[in-house]
Amino acid sequence: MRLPPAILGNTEEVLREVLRFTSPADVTLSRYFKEHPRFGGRERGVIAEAVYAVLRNKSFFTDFAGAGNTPSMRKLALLGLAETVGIDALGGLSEDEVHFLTRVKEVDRKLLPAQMRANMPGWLYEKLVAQFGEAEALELAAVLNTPAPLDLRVNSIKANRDDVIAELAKAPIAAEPMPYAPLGLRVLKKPALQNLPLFKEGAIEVQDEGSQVLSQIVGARRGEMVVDFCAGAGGKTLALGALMRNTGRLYAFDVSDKRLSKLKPRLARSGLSNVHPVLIAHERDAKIKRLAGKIDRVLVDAPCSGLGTLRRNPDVKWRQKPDAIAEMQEKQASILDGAARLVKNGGRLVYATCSLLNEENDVIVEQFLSTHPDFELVPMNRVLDEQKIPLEMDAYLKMLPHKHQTDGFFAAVLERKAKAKPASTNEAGSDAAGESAGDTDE
Ligand SMILES: C[S@@+](CC[C@H](N)C(=O)[O-])C[C@H]1O[C@@H](n2cnc3c(N)ncnc32)[C@H](O)[C@@H]1O
Repeated sequence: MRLPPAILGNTEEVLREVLRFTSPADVTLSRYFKEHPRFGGRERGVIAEAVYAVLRNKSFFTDFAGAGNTPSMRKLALLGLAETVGIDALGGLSEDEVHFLTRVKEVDRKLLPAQMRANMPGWLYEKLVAQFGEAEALELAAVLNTPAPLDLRVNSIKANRDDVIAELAKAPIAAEPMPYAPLGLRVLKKPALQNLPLFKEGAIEVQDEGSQVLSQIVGARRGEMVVDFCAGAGGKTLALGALMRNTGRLYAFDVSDKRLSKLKPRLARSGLSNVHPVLIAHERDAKIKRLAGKIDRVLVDAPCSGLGTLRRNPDVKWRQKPDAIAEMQEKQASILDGAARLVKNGGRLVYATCSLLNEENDVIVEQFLSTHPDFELVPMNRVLDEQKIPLEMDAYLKMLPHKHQTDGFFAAVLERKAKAKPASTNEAGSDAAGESAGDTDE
């Protein structure tokens, strides 16, 4: 079916805003759709997908859409739309435009220069080549430039995987169990889920398989004291709370009130009552000190470049800058150091990011271990064995889009040596088990 010709003008208009990179692409798109309420679901989908196609293929498209830094926005919009709906679905094109799109379509992309094929800024491409070698960097880039599938996590407090598959089939929505996440399902198309009873009643949550595996390797158990130090809107918090079978105490810390407030409706749906959201000012907040040396498992899902999530957020590669990554490293080291104080003797600290870059991952962990002799690395193959996850890893968890069909995730498990004296017994203060930390901001 042909699209109304006006779609092209609207795509061009919102693309101009998105490519200023003043805010994330999804934020710009939702603001645009709010300002243009006449669009139906299908039109919104077409415009958004065209914008994402331009972000994914920006180097290649820009080269064809005009000289240097001033590509024709109309040509970019045309390329984005042709990439997602095909040339034949576009109405009202001039002969020249059809000719232009046909010419671009006929380009054999395998013959393009490597960085243009990778469709990423030079600094990022160079880092990936240095880490993976050129052939693998190109393979990785190709997968990062495709849309992510839709993954679900079954909330084991409310349902089991087989029942959810059967219930989804009635919708009808086809879903398959995923290989690594024991509660994971991959949905074969991308239906809207918000109105399904399964979703409203909290039996399912949308969560990438890599993120589910990461929650699992924290190894949180019934009755434990657990802290999700950078909980955000709680994707991993909810998974941890369910793994703890809704027992024990799970603190969800974050410095962002806005993000924590998004956790609250999800918590209500989930049926979990063991989660205690706590707004902290920074990683050395007094509320944290009260829990020092008392926590069994601490997850630090650190703020990072987000480069592992390019399948979902293709604008990140154009918005991110090498200087920002250096700043991020300082923050990551400082958060990990702050969070480490919480871990009790024999307890575990899990450092995780959704970055692909060694400098935000291995380097941070190695620095930490060199300055914290009371912690040792638990090799990831051992952790994966403990959790019965069929993945081959060495020291660290490295989920990679081109190998595991997940977002890019990194994790390291660090254990506080059982005999070591807690670093900061004095900081624990008199507040037994820090109960008040959870109560302060709830
Ligand atoms: C990668 S996101 C967390 C995503 C979340 N764990 C999830 O699964 O949905 C990183 C989070 O760290 C938070 N953050 C940044 N600085 C922090 C700090 N100093 N202490 C705790 N959290 C912090 C950010 O607000 C952000 O929500």
